[in-house]
Amino acid sequence: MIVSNLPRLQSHWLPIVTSPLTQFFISKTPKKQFFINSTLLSKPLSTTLFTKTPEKNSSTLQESRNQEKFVETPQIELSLEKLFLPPDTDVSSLTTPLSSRVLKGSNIVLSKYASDAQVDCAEFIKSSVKTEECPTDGLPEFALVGRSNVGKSSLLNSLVRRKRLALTSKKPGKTQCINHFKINNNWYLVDLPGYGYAAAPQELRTDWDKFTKDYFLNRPNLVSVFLLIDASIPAKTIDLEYASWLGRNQIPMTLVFTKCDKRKKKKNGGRRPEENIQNFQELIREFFQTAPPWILTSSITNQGRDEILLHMSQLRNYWLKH
Ligand SMILES: Nc1nc2c(ncn2[C@@H]2O[C@H](COP(=O)(O)OP(=O)(O)OP(=O)(O)O)[C@@H](O)[C@H]2O)c(=O)[nH]1
Ligand SMILES: [Mg+2]
Repeated sequence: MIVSNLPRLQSHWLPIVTSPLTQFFISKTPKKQFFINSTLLSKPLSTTLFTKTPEKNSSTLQESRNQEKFVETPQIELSLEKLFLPPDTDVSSLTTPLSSRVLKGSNIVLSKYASDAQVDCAEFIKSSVKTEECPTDGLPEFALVGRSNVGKSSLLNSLVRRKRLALTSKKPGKTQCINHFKINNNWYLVDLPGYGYAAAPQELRTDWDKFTKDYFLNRPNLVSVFLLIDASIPAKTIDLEYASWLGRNQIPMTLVFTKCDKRKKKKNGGRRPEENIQNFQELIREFFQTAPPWILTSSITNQGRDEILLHMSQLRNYWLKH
């Protein structure tokens, strides 16, 4: 891979993978405990993951309104090493406590680069089957990737507050191309075909690998990949492999846990979403040196929507300025 093709912010915050999935040998540093809302400590993480997110009916996301989210930050006990500090975030110089800057339902600290997070307009631009066919205007973009049926197109619709901008389906394999959607005329959301669709013919699966991986490796304006993981089912090896592949290839990644609204035990192989999420994090920890950013979402309740947009805005603004 050509290093100069990578987004410039990567060296500051990239999760580093040190080994393939099968070999785990991270030496862990002693835990430095950090408490969110330090007056109310020690509630286990699992009890706070699903604190109800109030539905917002306005599409405006002013910086002043962002404070609203912090007031409701649940009492989560997290070690500093598990937080994601965006590039250029000097913890010692923050004017507000670090604890009040963690986005709800995530490990993501909000930086000074977070602004312009609202979506005013969104339009489909084009479908491409090769990286070379993708738009050439160089605007920053974020790619949604994950297993077939994990909810990529639904999340895109939730982010832009449209029901059918990206086409969704109960049947896996709906999205087949690299689909570019322009947001506010100045950045892109990219909907990708899913991987791991067992019923797809082998040649199609190989093609997926070829053309999406080529896109990840050769798209200089790709600010970050958002890897979607279904929180309603136990961790899948293929998802761990993709997280590992992205890390090994130094492609910036945010983990997005989807379908957090699905609570029925019997449908989840006996596990609740919070258990699946914690389990996935444990497995991820084995091969990442620093915690990748993660966030909980539901396209049904729109949980995590505003938070993802804020996170995207801080990554985008940093990328534009460096
Ligand atoms: N309960 C629940 N269902 C969801 C959520 N997100 C998506 N779904 C459902 O999951 C199914 C697949 O959603 P899509 O958005 O088409 O999934 P996709 O990842 O784009 O799938 P492919 O294009 O086939 O790769 C649809 O039936 C959605 O309604 C969610 O957050 N909660
Ligand atoms: Mg899709």
